[in-house]
Amino acid sequence: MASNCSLPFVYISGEEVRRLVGMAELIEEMARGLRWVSERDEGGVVQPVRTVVRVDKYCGNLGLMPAYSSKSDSLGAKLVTFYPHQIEGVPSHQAIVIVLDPRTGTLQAIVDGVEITNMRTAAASACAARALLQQAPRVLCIVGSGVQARSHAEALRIHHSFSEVRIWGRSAASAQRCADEVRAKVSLSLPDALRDADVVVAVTLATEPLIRGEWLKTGAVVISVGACHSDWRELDDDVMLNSLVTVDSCDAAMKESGDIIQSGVSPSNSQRPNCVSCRQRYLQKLEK
Ligand SMILES: NC(=O)C1=CN([C@@H]2O[C@H](COP(=O)(O)OP(=O)(O)OC[C@H]3O[C@@H](n4cnc5c(N)ncnc54)[C@H](O)[C@@H]3O)[C@@H](O)[C@H]2O)C=CC1
Ligand SMILES: O=C([O-])C1=[NH+]CCC1
Repeated sequence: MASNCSLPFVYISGEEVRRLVGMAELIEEMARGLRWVSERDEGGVVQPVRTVVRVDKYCGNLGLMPAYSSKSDSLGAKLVTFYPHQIEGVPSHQAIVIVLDPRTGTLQAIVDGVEITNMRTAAASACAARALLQQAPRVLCIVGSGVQARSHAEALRIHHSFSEVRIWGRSAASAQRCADEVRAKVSLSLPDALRDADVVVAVTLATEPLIRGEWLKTGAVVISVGACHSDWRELDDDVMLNSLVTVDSCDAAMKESGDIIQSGVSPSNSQRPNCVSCRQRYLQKLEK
């Protein structure tokens, strides 16, 4: 662990995070954490919907994400910035995590949050895929070719053996680089990339719908990771209105998910089962 002896807390770098945490074990930790969150009061997690400070002058966002878990007795917060129009060479998402002693509130560690964000997001998606897939998937399609595309290619392969992994990116060169890194195939057209895919991961910074319902296989599991801002979209209304929509937090989804807010799908007006009605099934599957 990288620590500075003159400081009363440790600093843990991204490299150290990567060395200390494996994706397979993180997926199990995420499943445990998601179960606690879904159990509400019984789960003992206090996690308000994050506050997002808009930095409109620079088209940026700062998210403040505090949480306490009584079951793991852990207290901390993540600070994350997301700047969709980032300048070349600067990551679009940057973060730090602070870990506090829950008994006293004393700072124990500052952890680089970039690697945690990359890994945790993909681990949560892997839990969702495991819980929601009805049968063994064959084709994975990743829409986007950035940091999350890479971590999702790793995480989703932990529990599923895909015979084909496809990457689509709006820049063919970036999609090719990503595909080479994660041993996948590039698709130059999005409809071709989506054709017959059993699992679709949407990990772009798009602000308009990219993925159309008519391009999806019936029964596909679509994991919506981008569009985490009320103004952003990745999925069209056809996808949203003809799907069973499952979310980790209704409150957060109703505040932050552009696809849910703008399509009008909500826990109160959805014609389809939503997170409340599938919660039990989801919890049971997370137990697996
Ligand atoms: N739900 C969550 O907990 C998290 C969500 N995210 C979101 O996931 C998405 C991907 O994040 P990263 O991979 O870290 O970002 P990144 O900056 O590494 O990659 C973004 C990708 O989106 C593509 N892109 C940008 N605009 C596009 C457009 N209009 N159409 C198609 N593709 C476009 C870029 O070419 C790039 O391939 C972002 O929306 C991010 O905010 C990221 C971390 C956590
Ligand atoms: O949870 C997270 O780290 C993020 N959500 C949206 C962008 C980054």
